[in-house]
Amino acid sequence: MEGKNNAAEGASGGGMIMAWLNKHHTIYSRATRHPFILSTRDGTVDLSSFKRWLEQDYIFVREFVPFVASVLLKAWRESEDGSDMEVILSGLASLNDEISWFKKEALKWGVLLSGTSPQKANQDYCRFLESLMSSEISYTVAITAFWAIEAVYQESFSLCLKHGSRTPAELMETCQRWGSDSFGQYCHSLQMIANKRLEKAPDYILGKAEEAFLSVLEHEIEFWNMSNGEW
Ligand SMILES: Cc1ncc(CN)c(N)n1
Repeated sequence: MEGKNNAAEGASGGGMIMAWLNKHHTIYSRATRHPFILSTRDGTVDLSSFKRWLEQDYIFVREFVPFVASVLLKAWRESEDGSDMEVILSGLASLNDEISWFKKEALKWGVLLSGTSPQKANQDYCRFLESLMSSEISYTVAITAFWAIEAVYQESFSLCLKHGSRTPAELMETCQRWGSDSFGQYCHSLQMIANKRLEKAPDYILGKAEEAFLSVLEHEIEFWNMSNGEW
C-alpha cells in the first residue's frame, strides 16, 4: 500500500509531474519538438517519413490497446476513485476509432498496413509497454507512463496547429487528432490522476515512476528518429 506523502518537495503547486517537467526539460523538449514535428509544422516534412510514421504508429497503437486495458484493470484493483476508470475507459474506447482512422488514412496515402513489420525502435517501445503490463508494476507507475505517452503526442502535434505554423493541409487531420483541445483536456485529466497517485506514493514508487517517465521520452525520441529514417 502506498501511503507516505513525500511527493510535494520541489513541486510547488503543479505536483510531481510539473517538477519532473522542469527537471527533465531538455529530454522532454527533444521528445516534443523533434525535427519530424518541426518539419511538419514548417511544411517541409518528407512525405516518405510521414508514411513510415503512419505505418509504424498503426502497429504501435494496436499494441497500445492491451497496455491501456492493463492500466484500466489496475485502476479497478488499486484506485479508490471511480472517476479514474471513466477517464481511462474513454481513452481505451477512442482507440477503436483511432484504429479505423489509421486504416482510412493509410488508404489515402497508398500505405499498405497488412504485412508490415515493426522496426527496431517500435519493437523496443512495444516491449517496454509489455513490461509495464506486468501485475508487478503498480497502478501509479503505469498511469504515469500512460499520461507521458499521450502527453508527448499532444504537446508535439499541438505545435503544428499553433498560429503561424505552415502544416500542409493534408496533414492537418493527423495533427488535430492529437493536438486538439479535447485531446489536451483528456491529457490534463490523466496528469491529474497521475499527480494524485504520486502525491501519496512512497519514495521507491516515485523513483520507478520517474524512471518510466524518462523511458517513455527516450522511446518517443527513437520512434520519431525511426520515422525520419534515422536508425
Ligand atoms: C509512438 C506513439 N506515442 C504516443 C501515441 C499516442 N497514443 C501514439 N499513437 N504513438
